[in-house]
Amino acid sequence: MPEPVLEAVNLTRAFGAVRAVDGVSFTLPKGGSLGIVGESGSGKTTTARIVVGLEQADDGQILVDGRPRTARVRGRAARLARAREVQMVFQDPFLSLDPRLSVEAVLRETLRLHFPGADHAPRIRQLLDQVGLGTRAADALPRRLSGGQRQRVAIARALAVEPAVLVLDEAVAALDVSVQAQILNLLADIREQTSIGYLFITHDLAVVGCVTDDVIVMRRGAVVEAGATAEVLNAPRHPYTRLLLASVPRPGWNPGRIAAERRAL
Ligand SMILES: Nc1ncnc2c1ncn2[C@@H]1O[C@H](COP(=O)(O)OP(=O)(O)OP(=O)(O)O)[C@@H](O)[C@H]1O
Repeated sequence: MPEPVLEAVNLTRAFGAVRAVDGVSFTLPKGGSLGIVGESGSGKTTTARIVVGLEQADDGQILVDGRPRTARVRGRAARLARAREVQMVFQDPFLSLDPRLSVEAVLRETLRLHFPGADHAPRIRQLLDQVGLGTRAADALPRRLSGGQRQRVAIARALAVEPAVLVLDEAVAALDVSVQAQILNLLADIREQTSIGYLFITHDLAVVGCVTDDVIVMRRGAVVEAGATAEVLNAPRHPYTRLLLASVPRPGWNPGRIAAERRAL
């Protein structure tokens, strides 16, 4: 078993009377992919936001490479170093892309911030290549791009800082199924090429079946089941997981087959 790159220990977060995250723990091994599934309101996004640092936990700890990820950091260098630990890709990259910057400019800005003084042109080409964007897309503004292309830009921007962990929050939820398959395949390829770890937040069990090794199932802020993805999907132990699986609107649900079909698209 590889060393853990990310550990969440007993995270809790309440909003008034709502216990959004209630004692959540998990471990992501280096280069691994962990899914967090659950219905809307189960606490997935709050957990992800705590990991990234967009939200503070009331209690509990996040460790990256065994070091506690402090809730607040002071100073530019510390902030940048912290950003290099964990990057996030959101459902709608349009909201997080500057409408005035071309794809190439977005990447150049990010690289300049994190690696000042270097010649960024080769790395920009490499990143564009890695996410399958051509030179025409590189010169385009976000509004000229398709949803799938924008998500590729968001992934390239996140990869530019060479994070240890990429948190993907419903990152393919807004895309058509065929484009979803392309992005999921791309993410699988990137994980094979690098030692990046994924934390994959999704309500879609088919997505979990495709791109994660392990999964935790959340309900009302708590983890109700955890294990290897194939085991959890094929032989769920908790009634809530069974319910989630039963509500997957696909006849003959079979994650292995669906993964193969997505690859074949
Ligand atoms: N900023 C906030 N203020 C108040 N309540 C919040 C806030 N953020 C989340 N909550 C509540 O915490 C609970 C968990 O929400 P969260 O968004 O983490 O769930 P989720 O599983 O990601 O759902 P979704 O997929 O709909 O985003 C919900 O009851 C939600 O209403």
